[in-house]
Amino acid sequence: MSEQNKPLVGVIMGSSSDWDVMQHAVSMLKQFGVPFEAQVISAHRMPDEMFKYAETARARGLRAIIAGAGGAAHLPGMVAAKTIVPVLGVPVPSKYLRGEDSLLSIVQMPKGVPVSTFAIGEAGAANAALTAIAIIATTDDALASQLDAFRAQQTAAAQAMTLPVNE
Ligand SMILES: Nc1c(C(=O)O)ncn1[C@@H]1O[C@H](COP(=O)(O)O)[C@@H](O)[C@H]1O
Repeated sequence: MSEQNKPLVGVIMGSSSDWDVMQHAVSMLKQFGVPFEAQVISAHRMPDEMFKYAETARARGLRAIIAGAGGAAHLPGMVAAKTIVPVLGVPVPSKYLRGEDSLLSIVQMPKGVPVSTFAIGEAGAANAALTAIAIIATTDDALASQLDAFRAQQTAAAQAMTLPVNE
């Protein structure tokens, strides 16, 4: 892999069943042309692989790790325990508790081992990607300009919104 295409963001999730939500992080990274890698890694089901992934993340050049998981969502916290690469946690909606369990499992980290925690579901996944992009943009002016343009587009779309009451 050339230096240019080396992944800068790791997108990991506890199960392939998380993809419906986590694909929104991936499509945002694609939209901005940020090189990424995506794979299933589970702290519960594949702890050795999870440790190896986290331990090698920084040396492999990752600038941020987006970790999505549902239910007893220990993946983001456990990855954060093994790396100083910023971990962005995405609570995936769960079958029985609608993701409130995922959210609380991710957000309530002990002082000293942070996980930046996002909203439950699709918006959280997309915003985690935007934050990863913003982290990289601190040292990449072209990417910062892309982010500015993205925000400007959103502003224009909001300004153009109309309500049926005014029609
Ligand atoms: N929370 C975790 C972890 C982990 O935190 O290590 N590994 C899998 N899972 C979650 O289990 C849910 C159900 O997974 P399955 O659909 O595979 O049974 C998923 O949302 C996954 O993120």
